[in-house]
Amino acid sequence: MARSFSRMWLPLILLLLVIPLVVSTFYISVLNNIGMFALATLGVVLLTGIAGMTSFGQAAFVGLSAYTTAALIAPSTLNLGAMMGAPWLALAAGLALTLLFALVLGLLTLRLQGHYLPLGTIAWGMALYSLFGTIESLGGHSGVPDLPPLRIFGLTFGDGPRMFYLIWGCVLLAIVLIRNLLESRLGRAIRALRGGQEMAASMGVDVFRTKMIVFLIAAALAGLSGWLYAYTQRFVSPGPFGVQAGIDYLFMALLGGIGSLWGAVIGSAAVVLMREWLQDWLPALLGHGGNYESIVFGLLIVLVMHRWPGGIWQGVARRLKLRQHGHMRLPQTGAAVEPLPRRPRPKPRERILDVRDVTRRFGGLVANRQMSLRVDAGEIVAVIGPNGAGKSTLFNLVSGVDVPDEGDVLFRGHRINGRTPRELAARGLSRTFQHVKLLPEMTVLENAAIGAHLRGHKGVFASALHLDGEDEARLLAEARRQLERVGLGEHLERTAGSLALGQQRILEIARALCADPCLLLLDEPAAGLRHKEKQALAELLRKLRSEGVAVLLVEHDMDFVMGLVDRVIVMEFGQRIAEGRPEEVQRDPAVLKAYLGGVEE
Ligand SMILES: Nc1ncnc2c1ncn2[C@@H]1O[C@H](COP(=O)(O)OP(=O)(O)OP(=O)(O)O)[C@@H](O)[C@H]1O
Repeated sequence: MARSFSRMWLPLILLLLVIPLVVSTFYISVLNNIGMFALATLGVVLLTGIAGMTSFGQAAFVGLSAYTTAALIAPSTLNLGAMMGAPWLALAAGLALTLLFALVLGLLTLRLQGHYLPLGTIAWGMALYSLFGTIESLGGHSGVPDLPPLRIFGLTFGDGPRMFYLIWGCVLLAIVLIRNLLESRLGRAIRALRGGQEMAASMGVDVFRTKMIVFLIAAALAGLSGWLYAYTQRFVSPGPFGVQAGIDYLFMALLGGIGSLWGAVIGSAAVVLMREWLQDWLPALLGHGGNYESIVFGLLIVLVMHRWPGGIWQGVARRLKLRQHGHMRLPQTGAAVEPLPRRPRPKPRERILDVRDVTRRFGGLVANRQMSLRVDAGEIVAVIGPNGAGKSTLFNLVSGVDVPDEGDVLFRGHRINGRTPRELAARGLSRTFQHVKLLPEMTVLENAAIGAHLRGHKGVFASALHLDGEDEARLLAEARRQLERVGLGEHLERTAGSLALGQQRILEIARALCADPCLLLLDEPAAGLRHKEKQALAELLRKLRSEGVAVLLVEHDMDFVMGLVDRVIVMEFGQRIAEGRPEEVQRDPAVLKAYLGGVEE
């Protein structure tokens, strides 16, 4: 059994309480530095390691907040340091400015794919570094000296034990809040950003908004770190906030464990302590001074990354048998949880999907030419055809991934041309993928629960403060119900990546069912399955059909299709060449010629 994180908290808090009483002033100061770095690095872990967005701009955000604080409280600037509530004013101003710049940068780059975000953050880091150095009233490259110490609650915080408690209190609080967030509905969406954006959008996640939330949280952590920095160092200059420093934050996250929150603490500690020690030891060892620590430091990082690609924390967590993201909340059973509300059920035989004369061209190639099809409630329809016939194109047009050039796609009587996958998910259209799109490190239960994303409502603050208990309990209970419905009820706590392919495909169906769909779109659901797995899948689809779900599937496996579906549509060269019950289609001469040549009648 994985040992609970909570059992770590008490010893950890006791340790932190005792440390300032037993270590030297010098090491308290070093630990304060580590804590401030850890706060900003937590942002990098969340942004880069967990959500998959690379940023070199974290140091610039720290600097922006530190400079804002300095500009308000230093004697050489606005000199508000002695004013009542000055630290709170500085904190509010630092955070507000950091968040404002993050918002603008995020609006400019987060919608774009590829390297725009990393490049944007490099440009932002360079620009801010130059700006800090050129503003004369902020001391140019010499910086702003003589900041007053932090005074709050009638206490003065220097760089000693009190500041230590404040900084490490902030670090622990940030870890708890982010951990809570990651275990929530929004957290599952955040964790899906790295490698699962297309899937997340199809499950109703607002990908851009989720990215923006992560970007702002990372900037807020940097802002808090910058405020603490200004009061701890009592001097700010551009040096620690350039692009090089931005790279250092990434190093810290990588070294500690880019995917884990504790990695931020371990990485910061490793980098700060290594620097301290190397600066002392190397000149003594080599007999003369120089910047050798950078070289040794670089080599050490390469070595650690080679030995533990997941970072130091992953190695430690494995050894101590700790879970990477704390404890998953398990669903309650029975009547304790009120089921989620369901959308109005379609009437028996109601027309769910109606594709009318749809054409899609790619340059000169017509991938779909005046294709029509319909699927009613309680019906399974298959689209088949040889490679390149246009099945995937049709699937994309129906699922909102692509838009037809001509014709209409109607879902429950409403035209849905050009609607995004997210909008379609909200209307009750849910899908699986040709190449399974699961989050392999997340549990089966969490993967399924992503499908119920639109049926929960709690946001960032409720999730971070664990005020989403009821919402979350209902979502997880629904995920469990769907997993039991498809026969995966015994595997809730396993990671999705540890399931066999057949089970993974079934899990995708459970995830789609969590959205309470009227129409299930299945993209080659039998691909790669063994005979028994296909039988189990067919059984499940028959059960869903009997419950009134409409199913449209694209499939290559003839045996699977012919024994299961109500109607078959055969495509060739982007057109429908036949339609009918499986036994009719199998006898159709055009189909035999085009596609089923080898299949016995
Ligand atoms: N984005 C695109 N740009 C250009 N051509 C495309 C694009 N998508 C599909 N095509 C072309 O459209 C035709 C139909 O492709 P499609 O993938 O829809 O066929 P398919 O029936 O799904 O094939 P398969 O069974 O191999 O997946 C092919 O000739 C393909 O090369």
